[in-house]
Amino acid sequence: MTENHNEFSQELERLTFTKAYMDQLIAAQQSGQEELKKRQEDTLARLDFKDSSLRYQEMLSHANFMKMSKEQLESLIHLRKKPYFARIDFHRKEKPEQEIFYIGKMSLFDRETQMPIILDWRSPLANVYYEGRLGEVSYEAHGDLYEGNVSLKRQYQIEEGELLDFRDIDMTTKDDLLQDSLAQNSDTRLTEIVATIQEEQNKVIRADLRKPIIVQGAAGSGKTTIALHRISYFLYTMRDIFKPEEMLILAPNRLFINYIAEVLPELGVQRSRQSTYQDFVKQVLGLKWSVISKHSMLMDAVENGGRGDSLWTAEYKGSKAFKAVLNAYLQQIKKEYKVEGDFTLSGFRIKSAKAINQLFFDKYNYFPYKTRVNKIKAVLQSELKRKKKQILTKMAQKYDEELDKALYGMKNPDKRKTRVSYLITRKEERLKEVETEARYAVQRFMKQYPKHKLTDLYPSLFKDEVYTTLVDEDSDSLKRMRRHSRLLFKQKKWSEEDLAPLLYLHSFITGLDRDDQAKKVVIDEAQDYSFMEIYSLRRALRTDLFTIVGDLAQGIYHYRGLKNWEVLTEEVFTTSNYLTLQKTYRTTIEIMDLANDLLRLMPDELPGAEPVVRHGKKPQFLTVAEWEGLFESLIADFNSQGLKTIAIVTKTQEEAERLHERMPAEMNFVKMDEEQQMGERMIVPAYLAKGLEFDVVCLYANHTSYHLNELDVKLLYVAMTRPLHRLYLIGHSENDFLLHHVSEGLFEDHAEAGIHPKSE
Ligand SMILES: Nc1ncnc2c1ncn2[C@@H]1O[C@H](COP(=O)(O)OP(=O)(O)OP(=O)(O)O)[C@@H](O)[C@H]1O
Repeated sequence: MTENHNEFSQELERLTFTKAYMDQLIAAQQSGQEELKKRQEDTLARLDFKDSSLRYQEMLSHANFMKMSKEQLESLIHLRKKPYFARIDFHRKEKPEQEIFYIGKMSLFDRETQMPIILDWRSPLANVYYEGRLGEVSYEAHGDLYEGNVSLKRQYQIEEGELLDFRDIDMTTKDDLLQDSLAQNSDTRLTEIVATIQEEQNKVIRADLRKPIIVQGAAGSGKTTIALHRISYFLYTMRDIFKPEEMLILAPNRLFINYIAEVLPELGVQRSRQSTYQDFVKQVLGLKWSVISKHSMLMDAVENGGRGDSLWTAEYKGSKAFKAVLNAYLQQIKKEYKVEGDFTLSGFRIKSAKAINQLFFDKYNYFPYKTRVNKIKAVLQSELKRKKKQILTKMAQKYDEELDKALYGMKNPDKRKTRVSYLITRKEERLKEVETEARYAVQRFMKQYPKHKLTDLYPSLFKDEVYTTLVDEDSDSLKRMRRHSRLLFKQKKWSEEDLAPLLYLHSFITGLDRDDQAKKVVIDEAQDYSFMEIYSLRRALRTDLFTIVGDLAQGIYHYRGLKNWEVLTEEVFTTSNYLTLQKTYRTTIEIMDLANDLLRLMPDELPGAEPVVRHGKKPQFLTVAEWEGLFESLIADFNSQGLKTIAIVTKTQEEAERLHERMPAEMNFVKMDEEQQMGERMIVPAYLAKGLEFDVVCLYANHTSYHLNELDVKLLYVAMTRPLHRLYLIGHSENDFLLHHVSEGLFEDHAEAGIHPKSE
């Protein structure tokens, strides 16, 4: 007890010291800010319209400076509330004694001694906290291996700068901090988890940063969270090479971007670029036509089983077979860049056609066609400049020789005079002609290169006379696919499936602007991407630094999405690391048991999830009538238990709309669409709820029900894995949720459970 007491006061002392040190820094930063502000005002006062751009630059750099230190200041103030969350006592082999390190979200060094007051969670040494257990450990830093002994790992509960508690962890104790954190209720946004990152997650975060990584992770295993922590780790480790602006995070929809927005500053990656695949491609290609989203196609599949040829067309356009057609098309296009004639000036050869073609097809092979053409233009210009001088000299020499001949060789004075004057005039004319021709020669020569417009080139591919030259065999499906596509283009529309091939062609023909190049890419919910989408992205961005996370069991866009990860590991990222996350942190054992049981209904064996030990109520089935009677008291009950975020998840968009219309306004349920901000009470179709989480989820099937097919089972699985604490299934019969097919005892029927919420 006394020892504990002693330790607590020691820890208190340490925290007080850390905070006091931070206060000093904050005060210093604040006065620095004042100083900067004053300087900015001074510059502004001295500025007038005649000022040079230098003065503007000065202002700009002040502003940048202010921003930087303002950011630093803000994060310091924020950090002060919880300066660290863990400590390790570590004895490095070559050091005389053990050292104590406190681990937090950012590092802090004593300015005088340069000793760490707080160690950044991303630093090499902090890996020891996440990875090894107590005892002998090693870690790598800057290519060297360090060994040592960890004798203590301690976790702290600090809130608003006050130490509430601390606990030591060893081999036998379970991770209390994790348990506490999981038992908490959900916010409307994703949070950082630096204090409780688990070993398997840590492996993903710290996996070789120079290689692509593909992660299959069960629902709720922390894929999104971990992918974002990996960017944070990446930027920390590679801070001298990469800037946050060069990171691209691709999310499934805008709602999701919103959902992750809050965690980004916490991890120091707020300046990374976040987009959906559709928005990204539309922006970098400057596409004007509207795009029929894959969501609306999915809704069509859910509600009407997919009309006409749209699903097959979508699948085909995302496939390897279509890539082969695009490649053949590119071969045809490339041929148009072959020039026949030499580049000449006034009959003199400047560069042979063969040499020019060699530049295009060989030397500049790595570049997009347009860049190659520009490079050739530059080469021709410089060679012309060089050779023009020689040509002019040679020409002048020739006339001078002729002149000499006339002057000294011709006897007849009249004839000589005529000849000399002719030669002088001719020489002048010819030299002038060469000068004039030289001015336009390159331009004229370059005219023979095709100027392709992507938005014409791509639709042209679907003309029968073009397409049939690119495939070995035409088929009825292909004919229908082309017809379907042509119809769409006529209405000035793209389908989402056209974006990847457009990007692919663009990457060969024009290439991305420098500003659009991302150097590191994170793809979340990757199972919903088609092969072509990922392939073209990699081709266009010309980087291998991809972090790809997904869950095949949640592949609701089954007609177009990835069916396995091998297609990526074998054909797109051959050097990638493949890792799995099996434990699920989001939901309770009871909810996960039911969701996992559903996966048995799938034709393929799909990776299930292994819940970390946390129990809760069994999922409960209610009839629509019972639910309507109980609705308000249920909500009140959730409220009283602190279960704040509630989602009613429907199978279709239409069901969501119908329910929303009937919902009393005072219940404050918002029908979610892509553009909306996350709220606490939402009505949301399953496809849009993907990736999100809520304290309570009520699956609602009044006018729809889930059938025994791949899409429905996956939609149901996605919806069932969204809650943190409670799952309700509301329909007319249990079988609306395929519950007749699941093992016994995995859910409660209203009759067994008693329908009053208080008796839950
Ligand atoms: N180590 C951890 N400590 C605390 N919470 C964690 C940990 N790992 C994951 N979580 C929590 O588990 C939940 C699920 O995480 P996340 O949404 O990142 O999972 P996911 O694999 O992307 O899920 P899904 O595929 O179902 O959308 C989040 O609330 C996250 O904060």
